[in-house]
Amino acid sequence: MVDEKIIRDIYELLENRRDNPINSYTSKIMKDSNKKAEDKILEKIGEEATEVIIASKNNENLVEESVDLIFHNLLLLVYKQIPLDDLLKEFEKRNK
Ligand SMILES: N=c1c2ncn([C@@H]3O[C@H](COP(=O)(O)OP(=O)(O)OP(=O)(O)O)[C@@H](O)[C@H]3O)c2ncn1[C@@H]1O[C@H](COP(=O)(O)O)[C@@H](O)[C@H]1O
Repeated sequence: MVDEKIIRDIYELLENRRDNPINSYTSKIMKDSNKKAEDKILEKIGEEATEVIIASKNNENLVEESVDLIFHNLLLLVYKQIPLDDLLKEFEKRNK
């Protein structure tokens, strides 16, 4: 059973990639301090959302494409310096 701590581990890794850039995909996409970086991430979210729709209609790769979409949304939150706990608290608030 995989523990959901993986999400926090990835989030913290992405925060490290943002603050201590290396030669990697996520550091590169976040490195531009201007709007360009945000637009690039948003473009990927749009692409990945489309890939989720196609995967669902085709009944294939839905898990992989969902991870790509969720990953890029987490990358956006990290880039916008939104703490993971803000996301988790919002889920908790809605969990009636
Ligand atoms: N979970 C991911 C993850 N998911 C997807 N991606 C990258 O996101 C990019 C775009 O994903 P796509 O599926 O769109 O890949 P693509 O090449 O465009 O191909 P298509 O699927 O669009 O045809 C690819 O380069 C993937 O490698 C990810 N890159 C990183 N992570 C995590 O983030 C950590 C830090 O990543 P790096 O800083 O790049 O080492 C890694 O250790 C992982 O835990």
